Amino acid sequence: MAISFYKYQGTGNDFVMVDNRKHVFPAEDEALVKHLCDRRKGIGADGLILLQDHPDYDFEMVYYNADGRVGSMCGNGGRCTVRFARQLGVIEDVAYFLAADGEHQASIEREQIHLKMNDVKEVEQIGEDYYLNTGSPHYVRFVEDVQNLDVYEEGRAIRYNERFKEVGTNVNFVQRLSDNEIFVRTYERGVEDETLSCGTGVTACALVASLKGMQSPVKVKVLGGELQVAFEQNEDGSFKHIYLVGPAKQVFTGSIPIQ
Ligand SMILES: N[C@@H](CCC[C@H](N)C(=O)O)C(=O)O
Repeated sequence: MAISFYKYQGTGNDFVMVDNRKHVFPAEDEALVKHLCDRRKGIGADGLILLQDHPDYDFEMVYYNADGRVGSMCGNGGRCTVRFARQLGVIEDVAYFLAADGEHQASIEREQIHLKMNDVKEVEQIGEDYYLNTGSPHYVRFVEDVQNLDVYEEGRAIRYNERFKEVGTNVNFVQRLSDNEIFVRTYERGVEDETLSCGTGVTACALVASLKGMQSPVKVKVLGGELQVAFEQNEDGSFKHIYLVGPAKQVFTGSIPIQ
């Protein structure tokens, strides 16, 4: 048996996408997801996404990390799924879909996809660092020189520390570039390595940047390109109307045999 797949990327965060409206993908097969995401023995990706029918939404996005486990929300993957849905003819230029963290709306404006993220109620301060959930859990640390940082080693040290080792966390290192721009590098849980971009991570970093005086929208450079995050802050410190804006592209399509 073979599975038809599509490969997408959003600022270098790459995904195997499967049109699962007819339930072609074997349910909860962790080993298969891990195999398909393997960069040497499979297709290669940071994650795998199933686009599925849902009675109350345009579609449902089911996201798996590259290690085969069901993930939480994925911001880059969300934008890629919206582009995929458009290319399949499931939506026009506006989408209303369900993901692991609840409902999302999105609109396609040429190259850019505007994805509404869920409200963020709480930002915890841990020493000089921050921890928040933007659909996925994120640890945020501001540094002076993010380019020369060993993101793998320093990210792993936080991801596997006593507090996070059970559930895990994504770890973001942020450098302020100007009054409205930051540079972010992320160690991603489930990939267990640095990726070229993490959308929920970029969102978390922009919100933390605003706590340090930056105004919305915040421009974000990542290794794989550029994103923008717009938001509003409530008087109680929580955040609403959060939008992650950036590109999402199809890279290639194919078919892969599975047993
Ligand atoms: N790459 C994603 C985030 C993926 C989730 C993460 N690996 C986790 O397990 O929390 C993004 O673009 O947001």
